[in-house]
Amino acid sequence: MTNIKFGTIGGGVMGEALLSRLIAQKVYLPREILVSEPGVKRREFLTEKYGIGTTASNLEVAAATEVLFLAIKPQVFDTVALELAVAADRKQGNNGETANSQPEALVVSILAGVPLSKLEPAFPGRGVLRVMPNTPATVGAGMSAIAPGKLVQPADLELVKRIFQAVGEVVEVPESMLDAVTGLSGSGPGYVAILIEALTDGGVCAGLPRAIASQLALQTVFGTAKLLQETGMHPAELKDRVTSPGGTTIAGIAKLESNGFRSALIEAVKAAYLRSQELGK
Ligand SMILES: NC(=O)C1=CN([C@@H]2O[C@H](COP(=O)(O)OP(=O)(O)OC[C@H]3O[C@@H](n4cnc5c(N)ncnc54)[C@H](OP(=O)(O)O)[C@@H]3O)[C@@H](O)[C@H]2O)C=CC1
Ligand SMILES: O=C(O)[C@@H]1CCC=N1
Repeated sequence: MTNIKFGTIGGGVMGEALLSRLIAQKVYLPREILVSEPGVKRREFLTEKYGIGTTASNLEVAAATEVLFLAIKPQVFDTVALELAVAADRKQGNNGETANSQPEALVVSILAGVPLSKLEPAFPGRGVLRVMPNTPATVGAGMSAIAPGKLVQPADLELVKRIFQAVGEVVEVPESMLDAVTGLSGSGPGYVAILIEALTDGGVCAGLPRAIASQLALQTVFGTAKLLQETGMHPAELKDRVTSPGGTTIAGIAKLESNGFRSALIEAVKAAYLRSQELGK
């Protein structure tokens, strides 16, 4: 009997973000985690850092685990699905069992774009969920949106919600919203990181040492998000409160507006949403 509860195909950035937090939160023991990765150096790194099992074989993970996570790039999905299907056919020919994983194993895909209409046929008869998490999951401040497929039972959905609640907030959405979710919260940490970097550069430009500018930028973004989250205040109200008549903030905001700051962010989310749609084709 296997004791693998969290098997992941692809142990890159997001796979590691999830498993590191799930181990830290004691949702899974390291020995309950198995990750397949093509790179030997990457496998050694993951095993040494987290004490988890690693393998070069996707089939080994798929056959061993209770919950199968897909954390490969969308562009690799067809290859991996074919690999699992060929192995399943071969095993079915041999002894009539389903080979591409434990028969009841749930499949959780975090792939951008790839729709349930492609995922479900790759795992016939099995519950498949799509989840779009984000990298702040690493520190328990993630945002994950879950869209369950047709065969997912209520208890399975609860299980997957509990897993992602251990790495941050969770919202359930219809699959039709997942590309938009990807454009906003999936890709969002990239936009916010650039915002923080640019604010820091602005501070340096105005004469601050970089270390101090960096601390100010980071805490200002963090504090503003915390203030809005804890009070429920509308962002426009906070902006109005900071903006003294004829003062500094409105001078800064006027520059942001004349440089298209808002529309740049709106366009960024829209471009990422459209790219997510493309990746699913
Ligand atoms: N990064 C993020 O912020 C988020 C990513 N996602 C989704 O997560 C998925 C993974 O993204 P991310 O972690 O950033 O990407 P990474 O490239 O960091 O991770 C993917 C991993 O899969 C490995 N891999 C490549 N081919 C195979 C294969 N045939 N079998 C098994 N493993 C393979 C890669 O190895 P190698 O590098 O050697 O090719 C790599 O380590 C994507 O589908 C993405 O859409 C979702 C939400 C947020
Ligand atoms: O850039 C990407 O495609 C992935 C999906 C969301 C965040 N990173």
